[in-house]
Order: sequence, then structure tokens, then C-alpha cells
Amino acid sequence: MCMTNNIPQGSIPIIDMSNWEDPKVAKSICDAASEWGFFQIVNHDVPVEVLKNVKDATYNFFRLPAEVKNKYSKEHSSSNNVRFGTSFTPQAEKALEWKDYLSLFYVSEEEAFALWPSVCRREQVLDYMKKSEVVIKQLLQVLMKGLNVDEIDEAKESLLMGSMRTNLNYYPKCPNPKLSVGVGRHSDVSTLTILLQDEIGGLFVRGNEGDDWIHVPPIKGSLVINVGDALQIMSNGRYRSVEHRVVANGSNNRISVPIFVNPRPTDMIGPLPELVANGEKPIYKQVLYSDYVKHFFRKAHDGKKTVEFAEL
Ligand SMILES: O=C(O)CCC(=O)C(=O)O
Ligand SMILES: [Fe+2]
Repeated sequence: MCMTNNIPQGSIPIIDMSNWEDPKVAKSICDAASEWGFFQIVNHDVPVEVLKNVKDATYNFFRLPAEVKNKYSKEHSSSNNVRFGTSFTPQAEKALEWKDYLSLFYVSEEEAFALWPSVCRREQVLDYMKKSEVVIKQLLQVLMKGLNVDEIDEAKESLLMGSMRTNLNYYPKCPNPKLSVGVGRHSDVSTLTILLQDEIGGLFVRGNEGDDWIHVPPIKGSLVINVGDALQIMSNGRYRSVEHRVVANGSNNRISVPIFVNPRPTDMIGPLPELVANGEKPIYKQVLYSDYVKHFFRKAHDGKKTVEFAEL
């Protein structure tokens, strides 16, 4: 596919990754991360076959009878790292979100083979994660360069992408979509999120003027990338995590598969020392990442409020 890096009017940028090291492409990635917080990538290194397989894996899991899926619910799952659920934080929500999910926190291949449901073809989910890592590293390298952080050493790599969670999301057809939502307004708590969506559509992003919602159109073979709160905090606000939501759909089921690329739960996150050393005034404090995530999951989705937890 031949794409320019132009931003279509009223739409989030679409970036061709085939020459990702080209300074012009690198600039369009950094600009997209600071102006929009969201973009789509095409001609990336994740093979189409891998994307197809992970979608099949998702359908396979959600087609299972309720009693089989329930083996992975909070009450029954043998591990916190594998969790089937509905909505987001049901105990804190006034109305549930019209969504089921299977959340898979990656620890090791060995653990994934032991604990992840075999029916969802864990090899395929693992392959999607592994192949996406290449793209994640390219994006992080470019984004760090944009902050004048030229080297991503082992410690920095671990801070930026030391843990990963893949969710298989299923939004069943909703009898009265006007009365419900797929996912409420929120920003992600990740460093970056890599999202595969199917052809149905329904993801909306807060526009950079702040008062409009922009649809993220499904593009065959593309991946949607968004900045999460952790990167907003580490970049001292230069890259923005942006509110997004998913509408409920009255005619079709929809699936999506985000990979949340996160710091490790035990990491302290705050503005990167390189930025502060340059004389920049920090606008966030250092917080323990697991505390930040706990704060996010304790409440219902509430737009961009989570990040206030780290504000100075
Ligand atoms: O399904 C989507 O398109 C987005 C899902 C989402 O925002 C999330 O899981 O954080
Ligand atoms: Fe999200």
C-alpha cells in the first residue's frame, strides 16, 4: 500500500511505517503523539496472517458456552493473570458497559501455555504479541529520540515496556445501543497501546480541539496506536494520552485486541530524568506504577481524570 503521511481533515493521522527511520516519518510519529495522542500505522512489520489468527482466536473464545468462559472469571480463574469479565469495574459503575473481555497478563511463555485457555489458540495470541514487539520498539525509539533521549538502554526499555497485557474484547450486538456504551470515556494507563480492530468500527477519539469526537475508521491491515498515561507522565506532558470511547452497536458484534505496553508494576514512573536535567519543570511526581493502575481500576471510567493522581 502506498500512503503519504498527510493527515486527512478531521481524522487521526495514518502513518506508513515502511521507512520508519526516515526523519520525516519519525517527525510525523512524534507530532501525532503530541497533537492527537492517536494514530494508525500501515505497512508495519506484523504480518496480516498473524492479525487474522488473533482475530480467529478471539472469536473462538467468545463462542464458547458461558460456563466454560466462566472458568476464567474473577471468582474461578486459577490466576490473576488470566481474567474473563464483563464491563470494566462493575462494582463502581452505575451502568455496565456492553462488553466482555479476556485479559491476559504476560509473564512468560511457559506460564501462558500453562494458564491461557487453549481454545483461544494461545500460540496465535503469543505470536501477535511477539511480532508486535518489533513495531513497539521502533515506535518507542522514535518517540524517545523526539524527546532527545537517544539511547534506550536496558533499564529504560524495561521502564517503557517491561510488562504487557493483551485483552481480547468482545462487544455483542446491543438491543438498545442508545442506552448503553461499548466502553466509556477513558485514557489508557499504558505507555503505548497497540490495537487491532475488526471491520465494524465504533471507536471514537477526542479531537485535538477538545470538543469533538473523531471516528477511527477500520483500515484493513492497520494497527491503531495510542499514547497512554504512563508515557504522558514520563514525557512530562509532551506526548498526550487522549480520551476515547467505543459506542454500542445495534446491528453487529465487534471485536478488538489491544496490547497494553506498560512499565512493570514495581516501577516508579515520573518525568524522565533526561527531561528534568534539561531544565524542564516537572509537572508530575514519581508514582509507583501499581498504585497508579490500582487507582484506575478502583473507579468507573471517567475520561482523563486518572492522570490527576500523578499531578504535582
Ligand atoms: O475496542 C476498542 O476499539 C478500544 C478499547 C479500549 O479503549 C480499551 O480496551 O482500552
Ligand atoms: Fe482504551
